[in-house]
Amino acid sequence: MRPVSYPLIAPSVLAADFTRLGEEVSALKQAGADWVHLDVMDGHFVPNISFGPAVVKALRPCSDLPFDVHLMIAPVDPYLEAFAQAGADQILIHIEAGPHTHRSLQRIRDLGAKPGVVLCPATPPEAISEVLDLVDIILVMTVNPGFGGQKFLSSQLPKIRRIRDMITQSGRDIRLAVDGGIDAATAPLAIDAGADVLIAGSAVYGKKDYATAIAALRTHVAKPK
Ligand SMILES: O=C(CO)[C@H](O)[C@H](O)COP(=O)(O)O
Ligand SMILES: [Co+2]
Repeated sequence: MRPVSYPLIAPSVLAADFTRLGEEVSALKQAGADWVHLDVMDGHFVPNISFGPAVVKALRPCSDLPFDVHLMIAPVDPYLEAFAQAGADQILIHIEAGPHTHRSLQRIRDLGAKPGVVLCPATPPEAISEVLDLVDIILVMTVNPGFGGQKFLSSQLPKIRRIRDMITQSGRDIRLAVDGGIDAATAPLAIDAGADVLIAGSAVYGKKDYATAIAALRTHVAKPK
């Protein structure tokens, strides 16, 4: 049984107009979004630099939606407290960022945020088997992390299916999110594979009407298993 029968939608502000970031975040709730996805990049773990905890903190008053903070940084430990204090509700770290993912996930929980683990396209599903009991969210990257606007990698669909089975077997309430190249055409593929959260940058902020763009991502209902 899937934990939710509809996908949650988490627009990525990476694709927003940075000159009006506060307004761009404020607009999401009215448009029907469920979470705000914030991509943090360090120019080291990924070949791009975005923003840090000061920007998350500045945006916090702009929305009461959960802030889903995707850390594409290494190391993660020195920055977890800063992101929790900035108002992150959910902090997601890459299994590849290491070296002590198990401890880092426990630390996120201790800081009062929901812990999540992320897998790059080259990482097999089994890489997260020993941290399933620590996470509330699993995020499968459907592009190589670092940039918005890339093409969805359909090679990741078997991994999404496998992780959905792992979640079912665990008996835990864990969201399964997909991130990268999600639009109205690829969303149904991810949903049928078992995803229940769609992260979308260009497919929301690249459109004029955010409510219509979000509704277009939600039209597909998961095929019964
Ligand atoms: O984590 C990310 C990139 O590393 C972004 O969340 C992702 O790329 C969203 O952008 P788009 O929907 O345009 O692909
Ligand atoms: Co992301």
